[in-house]
This record gives sequence, C-alpha cells and structure tokens, in this order.
Amino acid sequence: MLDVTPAATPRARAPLPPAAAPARPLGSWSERLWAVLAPVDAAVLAHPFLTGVADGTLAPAVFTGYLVQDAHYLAGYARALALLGSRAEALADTAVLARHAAGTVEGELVLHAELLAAVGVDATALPAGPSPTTHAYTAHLLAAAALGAVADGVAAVLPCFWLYARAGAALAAAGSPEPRYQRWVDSYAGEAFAAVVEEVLALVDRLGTGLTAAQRAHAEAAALTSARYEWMFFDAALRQERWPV
Ligand SMILES: Cc1ncc(CN)c(N)n1
Repeated sequence: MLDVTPAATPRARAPLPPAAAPARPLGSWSERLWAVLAPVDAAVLAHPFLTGVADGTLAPAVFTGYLVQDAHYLAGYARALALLGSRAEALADTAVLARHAAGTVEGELVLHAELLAAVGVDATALPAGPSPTTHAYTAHLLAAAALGAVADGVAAVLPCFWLYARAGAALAAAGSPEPRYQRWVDSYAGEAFAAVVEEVLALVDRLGTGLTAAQRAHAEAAALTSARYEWMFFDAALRQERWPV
C-alpha cells in the first residue's frame, strides 16, 4: 500500500557559515559561470539537509534515503561523464572526463556502499528505485551529454563537482557530531576532491575560449538547471520524496 505519511517538518537551524566566492581567472568562462551559480550555491548551503548534517540532527533514515537516491544518481552521472569524454574533441579532455567517470564508480559509489552497509542496506540491491527528482536530474545530465554541444554537457556536470566541493568545505569547517555524516563530508572536503574540481574548471575554461556568446549562454542555462537540481536533490531527500502514483 502507498505510504502517505508526511515527512517531518524540519526545524529552522543555523545556516552554514557563508563561504567566500571561489577565485577564478579574470574574464574566464568559469568566472561567468560562478555568477550564474552563486545564488543557487547560497541556497544549497542554507538547505536544512546540510544544516542537519552539520549539527547532527538530520534523521538517519533521511540520510540513508539520500544515499540510496545518490547511488542511482551517481550511476547516471558516471555514464554522462563517460559519454561526454567520448565526444570531447581534445584527447586530454577525454582523459579528464573518463577519469572522473571511473572515480565516481570506484570512489564515490564505493563509499556510498560502505555507508549503506553500515545500516544494513546492500548497495547491489537498492531498496528503492530513482525518485522523481533523481530521475529528472539524471535525465537532464544524460540528455545534455548525449544531445547537446560538448560545452553544454560539461556545463551541466560542473555544478555536481563545484557545489559539492563548496558544501564539503563549509561542512568541514562546521564539523558534524555524527561519524557517518562526517565521513561523507570528508570525502568532499579534502584536497583530493578540490584538485578534481580544479581540473574540471580548467577544462571548462579551455572550452569557454572557443565559444560564441550564444553558445556560452546556452551552456550556462544547462549549468543553472543542474544547480537547481542540486538543491532539489537535497530537498527531495529531506521530504523522502516518492512517486505519487
Ligand atoms: C546529487 C549529487 N550531486 C553531486 C554529487 C557529487 N559528485 C553527488 N554525489 N550527488
């Protein structure tokens, strides 16, 4: 039978400390992209899912549900990266995108499997399919990677890297009293993930130099859509979103 129990209304908590804007080369495409993404980044950092991670009040079942949805998401995201890598003109860009597709599967998804196993969930037999938001977000990434210009696809995957590195840094500064949440935070807060993001930003700036204003604007819209989905992903996890029928 359909479970229609409403998710608990989150209490208002202190927002994470405001994060400084990232330093990007003057006039670079990533500098322009940041101007597009910054308002959504601020909304993500203020989201009760993340403030609940920071103060440890996030319900464990919500975090587990997030990990299950994220495992579905990461499968689509890794495929979008691999697909984009195959379409990139420069072999150096193919290598970057293929490496991060592999890193998603061999790093992030392995950590998710460990965090899920700690609460008795088998990541090879996930207890729920993709939620509406997970489905919509991965469909957006795969469509951009398969059907858009390569710059559209790269812009679409950028917020997945950039906003998580920002959230990781802000959460690491706050620290979480809950060890399982802290382990998740650590994976996005470290220097290794920061280096991955820098590599992707360098790729973005390389691609940006060859684009017309109209091509940039088109790709920036794809990045903004992904950033909005990042906020919605945390929100869907908090609401324990399910298909209504
Ligand atoms: C929804 C989402 N966006 C981004 C990330 C970081 N790769 C993630 N794990 N999940």
